[in-house]
Amino acid sequence: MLDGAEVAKHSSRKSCWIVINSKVYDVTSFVPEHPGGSTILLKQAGADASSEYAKYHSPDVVNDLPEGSYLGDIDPSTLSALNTPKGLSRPEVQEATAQSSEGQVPHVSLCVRASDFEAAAKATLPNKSWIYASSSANSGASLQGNLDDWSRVSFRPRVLRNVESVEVGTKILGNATPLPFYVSPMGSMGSIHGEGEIEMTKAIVQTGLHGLMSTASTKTTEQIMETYLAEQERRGNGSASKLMFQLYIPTDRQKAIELIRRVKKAGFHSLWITVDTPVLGKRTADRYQQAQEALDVGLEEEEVEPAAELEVETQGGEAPKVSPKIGGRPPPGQLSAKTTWEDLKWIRQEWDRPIILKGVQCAEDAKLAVEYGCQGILLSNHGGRQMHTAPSALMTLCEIRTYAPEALAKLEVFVDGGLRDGADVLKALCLGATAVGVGRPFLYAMAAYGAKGVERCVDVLAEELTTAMRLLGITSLDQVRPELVNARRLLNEMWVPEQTFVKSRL
Ligand code: HEM
Ligand SMILES: Cc1cc2nc3c(=O)[nH]c(=O)nc-3n(C[C@H](O)[C@H](O)[C@H](O)COP(=O)(O)O)c2cc1C
Repeated sequence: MLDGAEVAKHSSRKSCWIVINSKVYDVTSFVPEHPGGSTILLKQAGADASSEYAKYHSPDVVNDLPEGSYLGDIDPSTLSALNTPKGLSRPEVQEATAQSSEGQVPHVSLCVRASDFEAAAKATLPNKSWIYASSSANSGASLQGNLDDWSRVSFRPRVLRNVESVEVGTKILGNATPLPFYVSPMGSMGSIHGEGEIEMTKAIVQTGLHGLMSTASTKTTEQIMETYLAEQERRGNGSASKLMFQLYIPTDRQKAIELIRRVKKAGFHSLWITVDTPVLGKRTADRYQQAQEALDVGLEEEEVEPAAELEVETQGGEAPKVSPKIGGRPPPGQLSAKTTWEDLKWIRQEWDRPIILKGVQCAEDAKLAVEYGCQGILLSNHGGRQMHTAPSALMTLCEIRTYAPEALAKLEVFVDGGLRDGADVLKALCLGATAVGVGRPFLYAMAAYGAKGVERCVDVLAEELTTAMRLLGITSLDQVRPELVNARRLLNEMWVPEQTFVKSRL
């Protein structure tokens, strides 16, 4: 047992101990490596970091610390001798990071469009959590492109058809779903809602939608599945929803295999491997926030030496010696910059259920997904959080329709990014998509109103979808077809092989 007073002495960059869930860890060597930045750890030096940690990580993430980091358990009678996390004693800092200044949360009935949940979340969330959820890469161009491109496809409605009753159900990977959209995976939900993934899982079962759970969840795989099963049972196992798992492939092969086995044992239905994240994108708003937070508590982040950035390339993705905060490099242990198509072979040996690649952004990779025996691809730029000026999912869908149409026949093709109107779902379906993933609107709805908010957001999107089907002149999703939309504006901007000097695999 370690004494709180002893732990409190280790409160600097030179020697940094923290307490997580009653266990004491020496994180000195890990501080400059921490992908969430060193400040957040240094603020907790010599203190109990459990509640802050729970906002971002599941209980088992501490196991990724270097061997020997665990020093022992804290003597519970000495907890009061621990340090107070830095910054918390200063009321102005607390205020700045605790609550945004946007004001009152509107009544949920005032959320009549999916985008209305954004303002509600901003009014609810601590500023730091708001930044985490809303931020995007670099200038924000990818995020904006996602939002804009939905409006750049228009409908070609057919009139004078009997559209009195419409059927919006379809299938995703062979499983019935009441609506052609699902909940996208989002990490660190604990920073958005006290019960994070638990609340989202309840909403998923309640609405009958399928939902993806992130590797970077703040609850363990098993906790999430237990919630799902309990909620299903409570509802007489009548919900169509299935839980699917989003995989960030851990760097360490053995750890990756163990994770996949756990996910399989827990009973997740399919594996959605995120392939657009060899390194984390540059999340600009997070960077400003981290820098400001560091300055506020007098813990200036160390400068990044240019050589350190170079090392990322020369070492083929190994973490550089000097940490450039979050972004631009593979977080040790969690993401691998070395993963290739060949890795799908050993993953396939471990996983005999559907595999979907999340983050495909061009026709060549859609073709490769077919070659490598995947069941589906998710056209996505990670909600604009990874590549700067990445193509929107709709743009990639048009490209695949044009240059790799066989992929559309052989794979289930999903799209996500910027969907804020149920009517727009129809456009993706007309162009050949199976279903659409929805991220931030559900996260924002949960932030402001919990599971009830997510249900409301689903209702909002469903109402727009059914209305649009009637106005388009169709009564079931079997009737979607390309002639019902005009995608000319996207096609005009589409990449064309002859215009480039690239000898591609197409
Ligand atoms: C001590 C063991 C810890 C390990 C092994 C660890 C590991 C990681 C990793 C791998 C990431 C990047 C991937 C991700 O977003 O999940 C990350 C991000 C982050 N971590 Fe930690 N962490 C630890 C402790 C903490 C603690 C104590 C806190 C809070 C006090 C914290 C706060 C954060 C934050 C805010 C991010 C950024 C999340 C984002 O923007 O995506 N971490 N950490
Ligand atoms: C706060 C947040 C966290 C996310 N975390 C993950 C993640 O852990 N894994 C992943 O594959 N995608 C993650 N994404 C990307 C989403 O799965 C999805 O691709 C994106 O949010 C869709 O765009 P939208 O938010 O505009 O709907 C995250 C997105 C957000 C907004």
